[in-house]
Amino acid sequence: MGYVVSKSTFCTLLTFTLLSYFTKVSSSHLSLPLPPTFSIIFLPLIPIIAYFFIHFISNHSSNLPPGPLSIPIFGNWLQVGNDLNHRLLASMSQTYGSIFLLKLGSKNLAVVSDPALATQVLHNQGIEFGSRPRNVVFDIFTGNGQDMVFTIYGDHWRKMRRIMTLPFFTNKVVQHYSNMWEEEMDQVVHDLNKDEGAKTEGIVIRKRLQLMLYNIMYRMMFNAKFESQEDPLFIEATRFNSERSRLAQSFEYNYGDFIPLLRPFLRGYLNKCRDLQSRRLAFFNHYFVEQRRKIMAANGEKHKISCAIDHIIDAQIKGEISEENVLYIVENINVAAIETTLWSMEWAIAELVNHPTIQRKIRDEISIVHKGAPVTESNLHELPYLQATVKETLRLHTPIPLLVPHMNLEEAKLGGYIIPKESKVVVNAWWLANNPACWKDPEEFRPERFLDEECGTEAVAGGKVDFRYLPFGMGRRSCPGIILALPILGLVIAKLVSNFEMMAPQGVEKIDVSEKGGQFSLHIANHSTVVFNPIKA
Ligand code: HEM
Repeated sequence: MGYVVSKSTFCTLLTFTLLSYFTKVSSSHLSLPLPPTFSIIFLPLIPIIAYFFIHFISNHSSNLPPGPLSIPIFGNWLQVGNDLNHRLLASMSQTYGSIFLLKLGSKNLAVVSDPALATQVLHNQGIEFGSRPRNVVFDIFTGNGQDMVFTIYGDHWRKMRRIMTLPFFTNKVVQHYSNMWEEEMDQVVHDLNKDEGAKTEGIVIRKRLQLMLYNIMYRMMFNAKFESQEDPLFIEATRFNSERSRLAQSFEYNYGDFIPLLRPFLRGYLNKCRDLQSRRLAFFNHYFVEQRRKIMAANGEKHKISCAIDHIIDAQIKGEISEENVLYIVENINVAAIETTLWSMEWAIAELVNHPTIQRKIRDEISIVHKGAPVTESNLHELPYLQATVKETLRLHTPIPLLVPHMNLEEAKLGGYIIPKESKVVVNAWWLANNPACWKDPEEFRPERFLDEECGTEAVAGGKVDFRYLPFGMGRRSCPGIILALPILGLVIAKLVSNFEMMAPQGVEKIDVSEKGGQFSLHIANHSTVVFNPIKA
């Protein structure tokens, strides 16, 4: 703030100096040969020229990262627009370099676009850049940081992450639940086999996979499941979550977030968010959390812990977290776990339909390695081509292309530049994984690249980290759900490919894989209709 005030004061002083100089010059008898129109045209421009001059000088002297010149109040917002997606930011990095700074109204956005700087943000300087930026809408959806995903780096985050790890993010959890996952997936295969439409004109597979993923996550969380896509509770849960995503991901509220003066105009939008959030949390509480509390209470002091939320409630009973924190953990899992994994499945299926040879290779690998035995979580590691297909999907179609934004609570240094305190810092993970300078033919869907060319490219390979490939982030704020998401994705693809030949509907040459993004997300623009042709045993 001090920097902004001194800059504008300096700017005003310079303007007055220039103005008085020109006034003196034009009124003196020794006047310079200035045409009379000069003062009419030039004088009003002086403040603007002075501003840009000062801006240029001060940016250089304070060593901020490069970036386009910004104007007062709006910063660069009018130039760059609302939709600062991964592709636009990647193209700007070609002009301004691997770190650049945008001013969005009163806020700073630092964009990092190369692996070495990503290492700094996520790993070496992981503590400095380990917070999350606040924003008017997320403040509502997180109860001002009572959750884990969007809270600042500190004691609250550490406690929440520790409490969530035991019931959600360990190998033991994976082993405990993998049979249940497979049961839910086998049910999908069974339903597709029964569905005549799926074999002829095809179906929008997202809907069935959505039910499967909700059931996987709700069985892990609450020991509860939805009966069908028509189950009223399922309809309500998906409606609440998609409305929450729509409101949080929209670019509509940027103006009020960037320019505090305009915030009063956002009142209607924020009230809509508040209303949705209170009804949504009440829904989670009434139908799911309270049910578990009753079961636990009925079992007395020595209650048996039989699902994830029981662990979380137990931590609350011990006084480690509040009742609100319990609900925000449920909210975080609904947001972070389900849609991200679902988008990845949709992309994988669409790419497999468009690449029948890759489908065949996966099928062959499974039958050669497992010789008719089923693919299970415990033997997935014997299928490298299948795993490479999952990785390739997340490389080409990174579901959270800019990661969840990071933030530095205090002024920090990065790549030799100063990052002002409380800047939003995004790592363009999509560009790291799709930059032609780092990857051969990055626009091609080619799982082989993970086996042949870039041998050893792993999100985490024996402690070796490749910072070109970060679909789950890296370091302290990286995605703990990777331990669930990768096997779930591998198993679903294995089951679908070994039971069906997945094809585009008749008359459609290729499935449309165009993308649609939001503030954070990247998903397929049109949910694919796919024909599931059963493979005869
Ligand atoms: C394909 C599926 C998924 C993808 C691509 C994905 C990606 C990500 C990314 C990019 C981040 C932010 C990393 C950063 O800020 O540096 C993140 C954070 C997170 N993810 Fe995931 N995720 C997936 C699935 C899941 C699942 C299944 C769960 C839980 C069951 C989960 C829980 C979380 C949580 C709790 C965080 C916040 C971590 C923190 O702030 O400390 N994610 N995820």
